[in-house]
Amino acid sequence: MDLDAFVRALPKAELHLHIEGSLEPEMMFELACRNGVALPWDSVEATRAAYAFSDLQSFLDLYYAGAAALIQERDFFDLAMAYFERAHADGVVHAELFFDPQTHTARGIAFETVLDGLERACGEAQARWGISSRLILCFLRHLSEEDGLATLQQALPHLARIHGVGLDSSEKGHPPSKFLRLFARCRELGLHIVAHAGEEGPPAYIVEALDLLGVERIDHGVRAAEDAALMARLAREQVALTVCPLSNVKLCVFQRLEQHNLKQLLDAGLKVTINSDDPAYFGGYIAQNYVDTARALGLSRVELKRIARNSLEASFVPEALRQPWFERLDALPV
Ligand SMILES: Nc1ncnc2[nH]cnc12
Ligand SMILES: [Zn+2]
Repeated sequence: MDLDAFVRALPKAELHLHIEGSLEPEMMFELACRNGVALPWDSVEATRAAYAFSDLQSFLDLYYAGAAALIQERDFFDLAMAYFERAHADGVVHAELFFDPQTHTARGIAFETVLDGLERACGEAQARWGISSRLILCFLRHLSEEDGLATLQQALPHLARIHGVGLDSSEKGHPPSKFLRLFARCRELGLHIVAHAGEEGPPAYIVEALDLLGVERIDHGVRAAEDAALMARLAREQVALTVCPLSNVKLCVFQRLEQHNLKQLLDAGLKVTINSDDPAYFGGYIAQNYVDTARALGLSRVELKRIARNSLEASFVPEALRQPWFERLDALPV
């Protein structure tokens, strides 16, 4: 079995995927056309050509511009179905999707329009491909804590459909400590908690996410490598890191994939997973992330299996429901 087939055969969970970041330019234009929305680019090719980023902010500016094409419930449904179809082809058995309601409510789209479309797709993906999924509401950290609290208020009637909360957008200058009260409230509500930390921000933001927000996983976390005590803690406590290698190269966190520290994190005993982040913008869905990283860093099939196992263990799915996935994983010869 070649590497690509092996990676696709691994039952895996995707734990770091912004659904708005799976909006391919073709669909962006289709939706913009059917909704009468003007885009800053005049063709699919010009849009792809604009995807040359120098850092996180240069990406976010385009990502928010592209999201303006999403208006109707069926747009969110179509977006998520296109993602699930690709995820299924990549061997994803379970996906925890981030969505950014503030990006849409700020444009006058109802919170329910976003949630209804995504949730309908989750049900359809389960029926069509047997993929299980969860929705994680992400707060935009460049906005105020008050704005986040107002968004949580809108989410309250729908908490049966929202599994957890996260923190994303511009990291530098917006530490987890800015959202102390918001996440305390989310914990009281029994929501699962994650946060982006240590993507561009310093290791201290990872410590804050753990100690002040009470996160169960760290999204990215690659800058933990700069702090030996934090590395030892992450290994000891087996806090999962949802690492996104192709994203990190596109956003210049690492200049080349060969320089990525994923293997260093893995060798230090951290619970590393591989994910795609914003695949439409970064040039690869989850299987591509596994394959390219394995080639660049010389990961063995045993290590790839470990990473897939980590993703299943770190998911927010009850233990009993994961059992069939572990059995399939164990049965896969290396
Ligand atoms: N990689 C990333 N970091 C922070 N916020 C994001 N929103 C979408 N992708 C993101
Ligand atoms: Zn992300």
